[in-house]
Amino acid sequence: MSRSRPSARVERRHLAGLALAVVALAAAPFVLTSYPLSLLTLSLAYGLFAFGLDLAWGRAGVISIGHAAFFGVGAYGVAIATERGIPLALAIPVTLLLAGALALAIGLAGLRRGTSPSTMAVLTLALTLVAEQAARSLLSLTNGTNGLFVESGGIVGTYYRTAVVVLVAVTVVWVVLLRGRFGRRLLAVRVNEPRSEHLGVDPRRVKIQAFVLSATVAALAGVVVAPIIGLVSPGVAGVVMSTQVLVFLAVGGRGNILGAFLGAALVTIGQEYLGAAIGSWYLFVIGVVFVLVVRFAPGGLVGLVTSRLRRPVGEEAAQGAVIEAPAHPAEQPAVPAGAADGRPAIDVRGLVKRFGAMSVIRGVDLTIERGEVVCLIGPNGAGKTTLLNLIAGDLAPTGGEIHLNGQDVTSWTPHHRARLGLGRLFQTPSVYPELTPAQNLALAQAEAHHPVTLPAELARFTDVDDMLTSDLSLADQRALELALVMAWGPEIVLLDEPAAGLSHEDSVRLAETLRAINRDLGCTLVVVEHDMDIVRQLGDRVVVLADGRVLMSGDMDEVASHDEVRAAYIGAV
Ligand SMILES: Nc1ncnc2c1ncn2[C@@H]1O[C@H](COP(=O)(O)OP(=O)(O)OP(=O)(O)O)[C@@H](O)[C@H]1O
Repeated sequence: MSRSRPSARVERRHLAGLALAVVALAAAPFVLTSYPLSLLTLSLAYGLFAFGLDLAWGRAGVISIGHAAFFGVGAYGVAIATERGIPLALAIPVTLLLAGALALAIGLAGLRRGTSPSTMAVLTLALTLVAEQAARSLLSLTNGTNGLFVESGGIVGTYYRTAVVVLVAVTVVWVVLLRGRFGRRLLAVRVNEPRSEHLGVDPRRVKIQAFVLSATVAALAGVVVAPIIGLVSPGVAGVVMSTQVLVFLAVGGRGNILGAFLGAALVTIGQEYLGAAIGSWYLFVIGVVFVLVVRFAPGGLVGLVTSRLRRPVGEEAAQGAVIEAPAHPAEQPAVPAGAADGRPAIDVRGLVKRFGAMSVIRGVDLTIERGEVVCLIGPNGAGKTTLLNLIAGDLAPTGGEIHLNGQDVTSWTPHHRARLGLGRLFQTPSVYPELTPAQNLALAQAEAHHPVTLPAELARFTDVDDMLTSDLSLADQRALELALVMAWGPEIVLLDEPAAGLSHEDSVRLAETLRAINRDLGCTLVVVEHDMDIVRQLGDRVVVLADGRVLMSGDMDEVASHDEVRAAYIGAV
């Protein structure tokens, strides 16, 4: 079943593509006359700009509709330095740092937890408007609307070579980053942010890093473009340029280097030739092309071509990231570290959750010892999922405290809680659907809290890399979700109706696997479950939740014979 891993194939293909592109670029000055070569030079600079935007939009899903502000910082940096005789060796790093710092400030403000994705769109739009206006108004620095001239002699030789060298250097740095932890996390967050967060990855941090990198590359493109265009004027940082780069990327295709450069080259060269023929109607043509691409080819031209070619599974989503499990998984200790110190795994005190006027959790006190298997039962709407969400950090409580392993985590984010060893399974399996099962496991293992040897029932996914996870049956997706959470090595696992939708045989097998996980790996399990056969098979202790309160706690027989439970839960027990 297992051939070479998709990520390894992607890597080989990328290296071959890179080598081919370098040869083609090296040959260009010998086969092209000066005008096409200068157009190619401009296309490379714009392609670099589009690639910069792709790092935010295509790779991290962070939309920026004002990226020309960063491009403008680069272009004006070179223009002002040239005007004032400041050495470029000093001006360029300062310019890139400035763009990075600006992006960091925008990212910190716009990617705060709980803010909507449109916040970044609004902030970046404001930034490009301010940048363009600043370039118009700061006459002593920018020469206003007249702009600044940059020495552009020798464009055909010098600037083409400069553009190619910068381009190759950026690509090499990018490939190195993509092969490492950053590339893997970027992929994980893009494909399934909540799952990644529950594997301890901080999505906000990853997105801010991508945005800063993206702005720095855009500024570098501005540095490269300044001598090519010769005149740096306010439009270079403005809203039209910001829109143009969005068009480059939409036309070429997001999520791969080729798309950015192809889009930039097609639009730039088209503008040059078509613009000469039809004048400003060219903008109308661009607008129509943009709408058509967004409507009929959301993956751009590269996406259109690759969707027609049958590509090995997992490659599209992996986008060159190397997803491999660590080579030397250590054995999981039978009892997790720190288990003997006597602190409960979970300690919830006076927990309250209200949604508006509706009280869903009304003062829950619950202590779960390490190594326990606790089944949480109760009628529909009792607040079981809400309680798991509160413990996992997916919801903030209205009142009360939550302690994990003795630590007060009430105000902690899900990824901070995950790092204490808290694993989470959802009612609908939360996996990486665009990746293969083997890649899913490898992603989890690479983030491992404790490296684990998986039970055979779960280890069967390790070699499944010839199909996408989205093609697995529901039972297998549930098993894979459990496998990936367990491969990550949690100490405490919250499971929300893990047997829902499974056949009786699959449910019994699941209960046996959970028992084995508890026995062999020492994991504490908290299981919300409606299937009373599974509850009987699983639970050391059953906790009954009704109307947002703990009604009682005990073994299954005690709970089943309790009158209040029967009243709250008629017929189910
Ligand atoms: N984000 C939310 N906003 C508003 N109300 C919510 C929200 N989440 C849950 N609720 C409400 O809280 C109540 C408890 O929901 P919850 O999903 O926790 O119950 P449950 O015990 O898990 O039920 P079930 O067994 O049906 O899954 C329900 O009335 C639900 O509509």
